[in-house]
Amino acid sequence: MTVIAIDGPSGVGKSSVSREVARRNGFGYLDTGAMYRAMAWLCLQRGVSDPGDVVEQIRGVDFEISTDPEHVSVEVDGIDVTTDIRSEDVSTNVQIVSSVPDAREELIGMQRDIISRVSADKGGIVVEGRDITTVVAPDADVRILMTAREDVRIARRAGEIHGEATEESVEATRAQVADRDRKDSATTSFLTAAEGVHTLDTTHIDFDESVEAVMGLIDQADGGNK
Ligand SMILES: Nc1ncnc2c1ncn2[C@@H]1O[C@H](COP(=O)(O)OP(=O)(O)OP(=O)(O)O)[C@@H](O)[C@H]1O
Ligand SMILES: Nc1ccn([C@H]2C[C@H](O)[C@@H](COP(=O)(O)O)O2)c(=O)n1
Repeated sequence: MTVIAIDGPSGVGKSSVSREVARRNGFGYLDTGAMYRAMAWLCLQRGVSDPGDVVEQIRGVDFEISTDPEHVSVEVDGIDVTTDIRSEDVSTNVQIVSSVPDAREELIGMQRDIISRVSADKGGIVVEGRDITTVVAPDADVRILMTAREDVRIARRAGEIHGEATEESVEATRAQVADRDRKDSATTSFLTAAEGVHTLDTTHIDFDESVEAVMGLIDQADGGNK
C-alpha cells in the first residue's frame, strides 16, 4: 500500500497533478480541500458561523466523497455539491470551518479512515491538501510540498477561470489566491517543507513535467523499499 501526500498553496497544481498521478498508478485520489469546502457549504446553507457550532454540523452530516480520479464528486446530505463547493462564496468563507480546531480534528479523522480503506482497496492513494505531509499522513511513503512563485500561480488560476491570463483576469484573481493563502497560513503550514518532505518547485515547469517529477519521486521511494 502506497500513500502519496502532496501539500501546497492555492493554484500550485496539487489537484490536477495528484489526479493524473493517481490515474497513472491505478490509485485512489483524495482532495481534502473539497472536504473543507463541503462543510463550509453546509454551514453557509444553515447560516452557521459560530465556531462553537461548526463541529456539530460536521458530526451529524451524511457525507460522501468520490476517490476515483476519473470521476470527482462530493455529496452532502444526499445533495450533489461538486460544483457548488467551487463557488466564490465558499472559497472566501471556507475558513469558517478550516480555522476551527475541533472541526479540523473531525475532518482529519475522516481523512485517515478514507486513506486506510482506499489504499488497502486500490494498493495506493494520492492525498492532497495543506497539512497532509505534516499532520494527516506524516508517515506517507512519499511526501511532497509543491511550490510555485505567487505570480505564476495567479496566472494559472486566472487562465483556468477566465480562459486566458490577461492583465484584467490576473488582477481579478490576485486577491482570491493571495488572500486565501494568507488566511490559510494562520492554521496550516504549507509554504516551507517539513523535514523529510521533498520540495517540488513548479515555477518553471509545465503540467506534464510536474506529473513526471512526482512519478520520479514515487519510483525513487519504491526503489528504496526494494
Ligand atoms: N506545472 C504546471 N504548469 C502550468 N499549469 C499548471 C501546472 N500544474 C497545474 N497547472 C494548472 O494550474 C491550474 C491550477 O491547478 P490546480 O487546480 O490543480 O491547483 P491546486 O493547487 O489544486 O489549487 P487549489 O488549492 O486552489 O484548489 C490548473 O488549470 C492546472 O491545469
Ligand atoms: N488539508 C487541507 C485542505 C484544505 N484546507 C482548506 C484551505 C483552503 O482554503 C480550503 C480549500 O482547499 P482547496 O480546494 O483550495 O485545496 O480548505 C485545509 O485547511 N487543509
